[in-house]
Amino acid sequence: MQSQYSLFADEAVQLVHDAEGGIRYHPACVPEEVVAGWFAALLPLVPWRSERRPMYDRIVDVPRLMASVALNDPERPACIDAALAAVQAVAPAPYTRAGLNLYRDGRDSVAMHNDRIHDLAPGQPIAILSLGAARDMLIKPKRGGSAQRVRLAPGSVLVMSHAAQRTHDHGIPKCSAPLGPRISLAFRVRGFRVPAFHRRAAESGGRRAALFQQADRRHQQRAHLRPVARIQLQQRYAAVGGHVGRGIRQSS
Ligand SMILES: O=C(O)CCC(=O)C(=O)O
Ligand SMILES: [Fe+2]
Repeated sequence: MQSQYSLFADEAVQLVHDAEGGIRYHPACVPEEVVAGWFAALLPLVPWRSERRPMYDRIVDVPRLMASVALNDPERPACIDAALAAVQAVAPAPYTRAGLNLYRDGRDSVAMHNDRIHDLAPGQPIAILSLGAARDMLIKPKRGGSAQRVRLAPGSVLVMSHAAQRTHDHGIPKCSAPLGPRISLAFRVRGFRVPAFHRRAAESGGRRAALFQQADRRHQQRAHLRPVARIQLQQRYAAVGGHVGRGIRQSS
């Protein structure tokens, strides 16, 4: 069945090429007055949370508010389903979660990063629907070279491949001009890569399957604890005058 939103889908702009669809921008997937309604509904409804992250030897506020909605949560706002339908029209995938970002004004941002892919299903896209004020996104090859700048208009969908997370960074830079708030809805397919050993164990049934489930649960727990563990690691390295990785990755 054709989605009502595919009627609005404009010509896509291909920004990055790869075997999984690269990175492409669909400028007008949902009419502006419709996304304005979704924005007004989500802003007061969503339990926005602020986060703090280690930045070298300091702990700093993440400059935006965040939330996350499971797409099978019976309590999810109705417009999440409508937004999902719009995204499915241009980037069909078995999405499981929407990550929400609220940029309160031009001072809010997200640093250049790639989305963490360890718990995203390989080969599946990440699709970002924009509501509210238009913001620029920078997309930069990891191997070096200049960044592309794309303005994410309200009602647009930016689709990034899983593969592109290994080759490119993206971010929303701060903007000095006075700007209203923006919400982005990032639809993702969570489902971590099952190591072959565990897959075989699960398929074999019985005791080995139980072991697999145990390993799966441990993985989920570790994923939950990871930010805390990382802060501790970062602090330990800071104490000896170094830092972990190259700065902080902010994502998902
Ligand atoms: O707000 C956006 O458009 C980008 C958000 C993003 O990169 C993320 O949530 O990982
Ligand atoms: Fe991201």
